[in-house]
Amino acid sequence: MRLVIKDNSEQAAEFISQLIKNRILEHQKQSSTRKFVMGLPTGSSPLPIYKRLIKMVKDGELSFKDIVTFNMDEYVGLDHDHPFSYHYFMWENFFKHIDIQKENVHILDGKASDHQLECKVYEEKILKFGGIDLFLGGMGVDGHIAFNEPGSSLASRTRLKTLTKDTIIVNSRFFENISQVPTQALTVGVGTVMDAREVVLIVTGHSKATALYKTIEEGVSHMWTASAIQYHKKAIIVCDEDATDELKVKTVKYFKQVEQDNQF
Ligand SMILES: N[C@@H]1[C@@H](O)[C@H](O)[C@@H](COP(=O)(O)O)O[C@@H]1O
Repeated sequence: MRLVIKDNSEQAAEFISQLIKNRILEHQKQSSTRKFVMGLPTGSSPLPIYKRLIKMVKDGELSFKDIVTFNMDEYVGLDHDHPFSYHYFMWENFFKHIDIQKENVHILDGKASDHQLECKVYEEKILKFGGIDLFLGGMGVDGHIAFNEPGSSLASRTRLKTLTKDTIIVNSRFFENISQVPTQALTVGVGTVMDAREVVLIVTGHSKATALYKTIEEGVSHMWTASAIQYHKKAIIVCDEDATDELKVKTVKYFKQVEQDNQF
């Protein structure tokens, strides 16, 4: 696993947006008939990445015309145009500003009458597109990835999850009051993320320091589901200095040295 430590969240976002651009351009150069498939997160951490990708598209450096996306999760019970739904978040903050084709955007339907079927079909669609090339993710303060709350199976697939009290409290900042926060979500599983060819996580801010420490310096645990990426063949965590607050000094020094030795 690579740990890339940047001075601040903007630099972390810059690193990831360049990496995404490079991966897309490399894929296009290979003139593969298969479309590049991305997994995408919501949350505040990826916003500066989306801002940069939008600029790249506007500047003609990048196109999403042939890119397929699958979002990580969606709240149960919210309409697509509900201002707190992840559908709304993604269209407002990213999709409506780029040249992506609507039919290439996939987001779980939190209003589906049959959750199990919705999740099964989602997994099938990912397979139909040849799997996910790059799964971009964030991390919850409790180390969750997507909405895989502590205690989730590390082999889990897309399914319905009940949110923890911690997540409801943390995510209530996006709602007018805590009673509006849905208590359940549809989410890709840890196994779904792990199947991606590459996983890139953005982890910024002091509030993520314990989660980052558990993910990197402690063992793989279903209580910190992001720690499953220790088993991934090609995973990169990009963080800022604040998120390293709970890491050992020698861990930070080591990963910085690794990046210095491998300037690529
Ligand atoms: N389901 C999302 C996660 O995918 C996201 O990683 C997390 C962190 O969000 P933020 O980046 O705002 O801290 O929030 C939610 O719980």
